[in-house]
Amino acid sequence: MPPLARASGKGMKRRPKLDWRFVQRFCSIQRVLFPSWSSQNVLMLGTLVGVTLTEQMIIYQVGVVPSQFYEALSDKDYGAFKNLAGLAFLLILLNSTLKSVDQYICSLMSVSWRKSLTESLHRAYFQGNVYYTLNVLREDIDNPDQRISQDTERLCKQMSTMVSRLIISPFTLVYYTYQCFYSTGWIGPVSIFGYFIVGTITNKILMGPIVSTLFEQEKLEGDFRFKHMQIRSNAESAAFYRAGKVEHMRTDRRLQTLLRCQKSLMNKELWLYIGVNTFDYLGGILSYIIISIPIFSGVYNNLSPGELSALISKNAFVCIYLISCFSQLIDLSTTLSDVAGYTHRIGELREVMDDILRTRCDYDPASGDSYDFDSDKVHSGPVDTAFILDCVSYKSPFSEQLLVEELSIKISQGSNLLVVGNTGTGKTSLLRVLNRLWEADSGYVQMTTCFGPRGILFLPQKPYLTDGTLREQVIYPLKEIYPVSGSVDDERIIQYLELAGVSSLLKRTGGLDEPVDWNWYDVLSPGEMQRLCFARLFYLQPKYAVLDEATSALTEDAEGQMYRGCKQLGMTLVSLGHRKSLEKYHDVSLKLCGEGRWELTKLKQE
Ligand SMILES: Nc1ncnc2c1ncn2[C@@H]1O[C@H](COP(=O)(O)OP(=O)(O)OP(=O)(O)O)[C@@H](O)[C@H]1O
Repeated sequence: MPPLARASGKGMKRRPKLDWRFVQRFCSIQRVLFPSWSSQNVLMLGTLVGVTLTEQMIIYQVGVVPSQFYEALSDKDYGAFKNLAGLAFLLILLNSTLKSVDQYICSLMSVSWRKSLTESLHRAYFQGNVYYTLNVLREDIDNPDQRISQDTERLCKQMSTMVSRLIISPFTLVYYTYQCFYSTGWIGPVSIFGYFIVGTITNKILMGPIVSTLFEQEKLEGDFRFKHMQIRSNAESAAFYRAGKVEHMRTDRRLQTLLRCQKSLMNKELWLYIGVNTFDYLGGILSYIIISIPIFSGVYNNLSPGELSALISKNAFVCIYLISCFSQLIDLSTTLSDVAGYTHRIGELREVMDDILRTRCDYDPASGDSYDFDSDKVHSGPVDTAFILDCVSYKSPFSEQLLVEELSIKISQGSNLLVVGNTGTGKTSLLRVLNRLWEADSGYVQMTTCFGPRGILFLPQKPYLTDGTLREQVIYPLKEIYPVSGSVDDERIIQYLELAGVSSLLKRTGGLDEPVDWNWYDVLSPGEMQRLCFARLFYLQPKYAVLDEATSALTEDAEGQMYRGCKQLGMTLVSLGHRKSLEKYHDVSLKLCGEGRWELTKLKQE
């Protein structure tokens, strides 16, 4: 099934909410961001606490300055007024500097969190064949690429906007509650706490539907982007079909679905915004209502008008600040609903990846990986054998269609195997089973030789070209130049490009290491791509080469040239193909006949 179908897969069975599952997922992400007490993120958080605490102390001083201004102005004390103006200027300068440092640290933390979280997701994604299983075989997760790139970035950004407000809240709440109690008695803190509780409950109710809609919107955003990516990578094929109109319609359809969801999200957010704004403005009035109580009950009757204005100003600041601390927490509900949506998407991805890794029987968490190409681990078993299959049966995923039943075969050095059969009989699937991309339903499969230059190499049906220079194409999937015999020289690469018939690429690229600004898929013909893959094979020189219709775009002559090259280099071949001409390069033929049946015959060499 194509990945696009997966992109809009069945989705979550449970609607993501602000619930216990969210808390669990959030905590597990925090463990990635803060792995130890000495981690860089903890240090940055510590600095942020210091900066915001100092900022709060200065804010308090700035807040009480107006009440001192009232006193100085009503007493017409010019000297006190001058000193106050100087102090106010200094405090404001300090405050704005600290606020900017605070924002700067938050941005740095957001980048640092993104790095930690994305790297951790990458570790799981590229472990074993998780990226394959996730993109091809799992129906329960949409757009893993978007979750790793965009959702992670947004989660980290939103969390960083929350963090400085959250870490300072306990201190400011305790301090201003005390100040409020000192100025207004119990009535002030009790009314403000009551106001906060009502605000929180209301917002929790209004936030409920937003989290799941945001989750849905992100999924549709991924589907829309995927459609554009599909057109980008298949632009030529679509153009040959003159498919502009139909692709336009299909892409627009995805856009409409996305926009509908976005509108529904906005409708739900409207109520939340109304709630948040109402509480913000109510907070402004509440402070005066609180102060009015002792004034009207005659507590301050003995004060002069100047002293009363100074007291009202100071009390108003304390109450307003305490209310604003609570209002800020209520305001955070909009950010929190975003954080919850992204947390669910990333948390779900992490869980599915863990699940894939757990169920992979050849994954060894202690060693990290036993699967990848550059693994040094050589599987135990006879070195002259590549694969042993004993009574192996396999089906295609998501269907009960039996492809092969009880196949027993040993693939040994020097015995070249040709796999033939009608379309869809399971030839490529046999390679998937050999490569452990699919698990066999029953029987025993063993790969007795390692992957890599001295082991086994697969050439898939669709040539895979990476990004990078010509050298990187030839040595792929090696991470760096691999010393086969002493140091690898350019001559070897050039020699194998010639043997594969693509030495002209050297001229086109301007050299082995010249960076190219084109997409290899757009500029090479299918035949050239297949030849380049053979140059890769010649360079890596595995003992066993598994070729899935690797010469389908070449003429019989060119095919012969490639096969002779492989034989010259001592490779044992396992080939899949339809052409009769392939038989002369093989010793045994395995014919897949459909419905599980198969036939093994010896081929006569001319
Ligand atoms: N990822 C997948 N999910 C579900 N079904 C799949 C998947 N990959 C392959 N199949 C199905 O498994 C069956 C065997 O596919 P396979 O690719 O092995 O065929 P094949 O014999 O190699 O055909 P061809 O000669 O066309 O390459 C087909 O019916 C195919 O649709």
